[in-house]
Amino acid sequence: MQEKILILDFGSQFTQLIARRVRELNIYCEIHPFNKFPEVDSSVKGIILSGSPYSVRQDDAPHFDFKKYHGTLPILGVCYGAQYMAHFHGGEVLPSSTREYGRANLQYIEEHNPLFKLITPGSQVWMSHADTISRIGSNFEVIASTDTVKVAAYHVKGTHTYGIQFHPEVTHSSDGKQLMFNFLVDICGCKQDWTPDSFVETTIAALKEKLGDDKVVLGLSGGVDSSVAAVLLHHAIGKNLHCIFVDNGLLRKDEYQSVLDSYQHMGLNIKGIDAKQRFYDALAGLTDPEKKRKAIGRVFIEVFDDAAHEVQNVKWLGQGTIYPDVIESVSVKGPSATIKSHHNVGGLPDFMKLKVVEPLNTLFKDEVRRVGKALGIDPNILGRHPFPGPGLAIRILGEVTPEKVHILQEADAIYINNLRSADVYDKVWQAGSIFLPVQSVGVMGDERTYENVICLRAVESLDGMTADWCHLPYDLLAKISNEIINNVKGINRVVYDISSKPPATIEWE
Ligand SMILES: Nc1ncnc2c1ncn2[C@@H]1O[C@H](COP(=O)(O)OP(=O)(O)OP(=O)(O)O)[C@@H](O)[C@H]1O
Ligand SMILES: O=c1[nH]c(=O)c2[nH+]cn([C@@H]3O[C@H](COP(=O)(O)O)[C@@H](O)[C@H]3O)c2[nH]1
Ligand SMILES: NC(=O)CC[C@H](N)C(=O)O
Ligand SMILES: [Mg+2]
Repeated sequence: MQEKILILDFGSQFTQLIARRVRELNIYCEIHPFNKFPEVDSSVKGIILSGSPYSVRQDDAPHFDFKKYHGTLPILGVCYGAQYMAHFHGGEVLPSSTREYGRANLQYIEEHNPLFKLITPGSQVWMSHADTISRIGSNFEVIASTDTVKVAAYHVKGTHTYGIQFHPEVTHSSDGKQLMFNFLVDICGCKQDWTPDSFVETTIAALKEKLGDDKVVLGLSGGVDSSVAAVLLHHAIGKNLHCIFVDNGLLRKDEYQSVLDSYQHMGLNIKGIDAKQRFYDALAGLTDPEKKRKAIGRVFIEVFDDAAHEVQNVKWLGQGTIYPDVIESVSVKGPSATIKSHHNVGGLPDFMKLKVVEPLNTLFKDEVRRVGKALGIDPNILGRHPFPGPGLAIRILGEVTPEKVHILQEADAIYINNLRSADVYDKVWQAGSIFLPVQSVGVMGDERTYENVICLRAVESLDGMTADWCHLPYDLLAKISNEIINNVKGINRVVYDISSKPPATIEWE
């Protein structure tokens, strides 16, 4: 059985970071909302309680029955998690006189405590709290303090329960990784055997067991997630995997053929479906971004359904869903307002009688890439920037027409090729061009022009949840702008998007 750490999410902005830190130590972990905590079996080696935007003193503060595990399993409470155990276990949490946000130093450390092995006084930590633990229960001992926070860390005597006021998961806590190691390896006894190779091995075995001789249809997009999912499934069920790559008429220039070719080289059983006209017909006249997304989602399903009927007796639909998609849909904040309807989320309509298999739904994007590497997948596929299923349709503001798609494809190809030849492509997390529905006046060869604008976007990000715009070199931007304006008919102006996410999103629609 795969040993694991459970992370109980009280809604902190840093919960995903805790998971990443655990996994970086080759230890498998899962995040669960505090109100949907699963049964704990012998595979669970320890529990981490996250921080929270709530105060333990609020009436609607999130609760968790920690006495059930206290004393039997190692527990580490972070910030709210630490405050929670202190407050409801004989201590008290009060609002602190000043909010503490940012760097601090642990002036006192109980050096013999295993949680602080190899960590010495002066160690920098990251604080983010408005409440403070003012009193601890009689069986608690303080094991670290800063100048202003006496209870920066505590231990409950005779148990493996710990609380820390600071955030070891944030890289500004300079010994955060060591502290996580101390807790996970020394205190919980985790073996650190969760590696890409072990993931590949256990996942293929599990898929074989689950799918037997059943047939699976998988939508392949040329993207990282579906490619890795396809190769895993291919190892597990071979010819019973039927891949479908849909040309929705919204792909990048020449992408359809080049992606098909590269998959055929990999030995995958793949069928390309030209559904361009179906997508264009469904998009005709639509200008509202959500209506466009919904129309695309609908046609995708129709095309998949037709394809599934062609391959007879299909039982499963394979999907490249990854962990952030799953976490977002079960977030403790409840169903958050729909910002964008992703084309592949939301379940299948009733008429598709298929079960869903998602081999990557426990992995983050960078882990998917590492698994892909362990599977020997072409680095060109693994290094590709994310590209949304609705494709260029959400990068053409307003109505989509084949003419606009063509213009955008040409401009985008110039942009991306230049990023590659300048060795910038791999440093950027995602880049793309946007066709703006505005015309502006220009002058070319002494003649007045009145044409459209292309906007270039490039962002740095870890997981797409937040992003910063990239500071691309001016001379590179100048070269791209010139090439686009000189070569793409219909464009006389190029601009660069300097907005971060939030408040802007990566895609414009
Ligand atoms: N043109 C397409 N043909 C077939 N399936 C597609 C197509 N576009 C998207 N999909 C399906 O939708 C899923 C979600 O798309 P998404 O863009 O999130 O993932 P991806 O394309 O695999 O990876 P990446 O995030 O790197 O682009 C894909 O895994 C794939 O199953
Ligand atoms: O498969 C997808 N289907 C979609 O409908 C979709 N919408 C956005 N994206 C991608 O998600 C990331 C975050 O995008 P936003 O900042 O625009 O929300 C970025 O990487 C976007 O490209 C999508 N991917
Ligand atoms: N980061 C946190 O978990 C904060 C906990 C609590 N809301 C506080 O302000 O102290
Ligand atoms: Mg994609």
